[in-house]
Amino acid sequence: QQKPQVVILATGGTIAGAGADATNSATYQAAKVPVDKLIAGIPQLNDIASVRGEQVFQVASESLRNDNLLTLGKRVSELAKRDDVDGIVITHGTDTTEETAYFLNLVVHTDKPIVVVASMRPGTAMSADGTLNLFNAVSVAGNKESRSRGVLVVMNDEINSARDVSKMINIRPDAFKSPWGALGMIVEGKSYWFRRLDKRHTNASEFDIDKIKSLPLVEIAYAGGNVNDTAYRAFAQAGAKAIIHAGPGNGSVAGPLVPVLQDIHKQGIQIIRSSHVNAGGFVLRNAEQPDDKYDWIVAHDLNPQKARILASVALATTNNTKELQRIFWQY
Ligand SMILES: NC(=O)C[C@H](N)C(=O)O
Repeated sequence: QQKPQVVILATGGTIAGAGADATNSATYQAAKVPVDKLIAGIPQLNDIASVRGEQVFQVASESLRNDNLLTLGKRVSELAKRDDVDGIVITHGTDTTEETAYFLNLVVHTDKPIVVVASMRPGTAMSADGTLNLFNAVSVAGNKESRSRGVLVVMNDEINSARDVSKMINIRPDAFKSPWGALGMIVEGKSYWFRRLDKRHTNASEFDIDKIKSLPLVEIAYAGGNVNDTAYRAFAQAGAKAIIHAGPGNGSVAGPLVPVLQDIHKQGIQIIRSSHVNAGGFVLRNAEQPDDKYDWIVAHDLNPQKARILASVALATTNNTKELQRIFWQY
């Protein structure tokens, strides 16, 4: 039986990081180790797949830009169309894994497994998590059972949906959680599946990376107590096409901010109410604020950073508020 052919696209992050000493689990430089060295470090990959690597970027993921997303998405799409590719793994920094993975989930049309993988500790550290995470990611990507489940994030033995998963803590290897639970587990190279994503993705998506030329500017304004209008006005001034209001609770908007957001929306800028609550926000339409009356959008259960990704992708095709709200319910 032929081994599955898996391409590893490397983008940097801690999984390619190196520290001065084995005790440096949190102090190190990200994006140092090239993909060929990562692959050579895990000879067991050859037992489960025929693997080849490509260095797409070498950056810490907090520095990734929209242009990087487009470059990566287009490369993933090209590879997914090839007969000699069964699955794709993307090594990534954890800081924006949830954004890149969700972006790919929205725009790449394929049923082949696309798996994003990262690590919390550099490869030089004691109890480094990158090698096992990468071995697991290749196992999942080479497995036919992983098809048609949308883009996956494999970390710490869990298989999560790119749509739901988020970095919940920044110091432990169990950093990634989905508010609605993992899709499955991966143990010693074997996958155990529990559920499927019910939202639209990949082949069922109306968005197509092959047709997207650029992503419009979408900004996130964080609202805690004592919030004022400075950031909102500055984003509007800078040409944002939408502002994600990262509000407390139900994406709540402080009283003095309501006329400011109304005014900004009158300038043609979409207002999208999201929530910054930690364990998964869930913003209800017309609760706390009359969204129908103000023509605002709610981000459903998407956190502000994921809402930015969906808004950018959606605004590349429509600026109709009702259409945008439909998109936020469906994806
Ligand atoms: N654990 C990590 O990968 C963090 C790193 N700052 C990154 O996102 O690239």
